[in-house]
Amino acid sequence: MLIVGLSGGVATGKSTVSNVFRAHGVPIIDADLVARQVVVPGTSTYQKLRAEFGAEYFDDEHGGLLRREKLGKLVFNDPEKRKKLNGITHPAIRWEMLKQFLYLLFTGTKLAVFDTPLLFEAGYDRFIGTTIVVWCDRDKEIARMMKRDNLSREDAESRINAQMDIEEKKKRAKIVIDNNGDIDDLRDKAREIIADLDKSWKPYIHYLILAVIFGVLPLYLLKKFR
Ligand SMILES: Nc1ncnc2c1ncn2[C@@H]1O[C@H](COP(=O)(O)OP(=O)(O)OP(=O)(O)O)[C@@H](O)[C@H]1O
Repeated sequence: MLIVGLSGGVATGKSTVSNVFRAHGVPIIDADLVARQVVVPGTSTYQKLRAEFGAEYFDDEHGGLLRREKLGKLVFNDPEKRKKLNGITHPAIRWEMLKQFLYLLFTGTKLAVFDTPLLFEAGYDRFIGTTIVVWCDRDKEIARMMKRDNLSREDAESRINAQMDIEEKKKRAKIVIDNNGDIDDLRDKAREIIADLDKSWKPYIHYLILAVIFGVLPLYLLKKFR
């Protein structure tokens, strides 16, 4: 299976690109979505968060849902609390993503997208076949974020500053998408990339390696040691 890691800056167009992949039938492992799923009421991660941070971070009038913004504000300004939050949520997120990856692997999926803003920060890019970074000029990034999330310029800038420098991400990526044009332009670029990836031989090479590991090698060892 060819896994494509998709990343970029905040509001630079990652979701727009991953939606084009989805529309082409490519499965998406969405780290943001997984991060939301692992903290729904009833999960063990939810219980741990509640025990650690207290009831004030949960909306008990609406099913006990985690108050993400409130907790986000707390950990943004407190590295110790952020460490605690990551220590609780990250293992659950990694485990869920691994389950989704194994499911796709064993159901014979040829191409899948791993959509995560922290592709490079978390070092996932080292294990991934191809990486895509979507970027746009800082002014556009700020304007799109302010419009979509109803943020002040200051808040938008501090969100960008909290992430790895986009120039560093562009350097590390195999494919770089310039999203300074209009949104249809972006979708066209994504479609061109999908067409190129569809021609890739990498998934077949991976399957060949897996066939050798799980098929031919055990047979060889059985014959040798019997
Ligand atoms: N080329 C473009 N022209 C105008 N608006 C755009 C363009 N590309 C994306 N947008 C808009 O900018 C916003 C952010 O885009 P999108 O959600 O795809 O980014 P993202 O990188 O996934 O964001 P996040 O970092 O929050 O996950 C959306 O409202 C989207 O419609």
